[in-house]
Amino acid sequence: MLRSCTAALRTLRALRGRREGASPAARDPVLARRWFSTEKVIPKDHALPNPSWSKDLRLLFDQFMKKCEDGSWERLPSYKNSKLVKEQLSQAQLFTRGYEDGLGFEYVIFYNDDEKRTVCLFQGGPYLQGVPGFLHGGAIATMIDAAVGMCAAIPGGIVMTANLNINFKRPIPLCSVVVINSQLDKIEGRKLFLSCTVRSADEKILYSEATGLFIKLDPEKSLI
Ligand SMILES: CCCCCCCCCC(=O)SCCNC(=O)CCNC(=O)[C@H](O)C(C)(C)COP(=O)(O)OP(=O)(O)OC[C@H]1O[C@@H](n2cnc3c(N)ncnc32)[C@H](O)[C@@H]1OP(=O)(O)O
Repeated sequence: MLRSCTAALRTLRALRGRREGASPAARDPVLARRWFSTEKVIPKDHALPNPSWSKDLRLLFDQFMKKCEDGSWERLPSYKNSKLVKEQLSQAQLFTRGYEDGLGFEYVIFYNDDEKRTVCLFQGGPYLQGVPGFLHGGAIATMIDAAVGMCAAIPGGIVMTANLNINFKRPIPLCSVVVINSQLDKIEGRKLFLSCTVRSADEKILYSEATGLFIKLDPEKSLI
C-alpha cells in the first residue's frame, strides 16, 4: 500500500514537472538516480538453477559443479541477448532462452577442454510438446544443435551448423531430464566434425544420436 502510494506521488510529481517544462529526470530524483547511475546492468546468467528445475536436474547440476572444482570441467554461462545485434534487432533473443522459466528450454552446458567435449543437462518444459506427453523433435534438434554448437564454438570460434543428422530412437517424456554428451571428433581446415548422444538422467535410455558438421566462418566471406 505504502509502495503504491509512493509510486502514485512520484507520478504526480513527474506530471506536474512536465507541465512546468522540466526534463523527467530533473523532475524526479529517483528517476535521475536510475538514469545517471554509472552502475552497469549485469545480464542474468540463465545456466543456473531456478525454482522450475526438477530434483534430477539439480542433482546432476551439483555433480557437475563438483567436477568443476579441480578445473577439469567448466560451467558455461548463458545469456538471452547478444551484444552483437544491431539497434533495430534489439528485441532479438537466443531461441533457447526465449521462454519463461520452466516452460521451454531449461539447460546448462559444461565443457571439458582436455577431452574437447560438452555435457548439456536439459529439461524440456511443457511448451516444447510434440506428440502428447513427449518432446517435439524440433525442440530436441534445437537443443542438440545448441549443445553440439557450443562444443564446436569453443575451439572453433564463430561457427555455423552446415549439417546435422539426428536419429530419434526413443521419445523423450516432457519435463524429464536428459543428458546430451557432445564430442569434437575431428577438425579439417574450417570443418569441425562432432557427434552426440542424448540419454536419460540415469544414462539407461539412449533417446537420440547425432552427428554434426560445423564450419568456422571465413572472415573474408559475407554471410548474405
Ligand atoms: C552464443 C551462443 C551460441 C550457441 C550455439 C548455437 C548453435 C546454433 C548454430 C546454428 O543453428 S547456425 C544456423 C543454421 N546454419 C546455417 O544457417 C548455415 C547456412 N550455411 C551457410 O551459411 C554456409 O553454407 C556455411 C557458412 C555453413 C559454409 O559456407 P562457407 O562459404 O563458409 O563454406 P564453403 O561452402 O566454402 O565450404 C567450406 C567447406 O565445408 C564443406 N561444406 C560446407 N557445407 C557443407 C555441407 N552442408 N555438407 C558437407 N560439407 C559442407 C565444403 O564442401 C568445403 O569443404 P572443403 O574445404 O573440403 O572444400
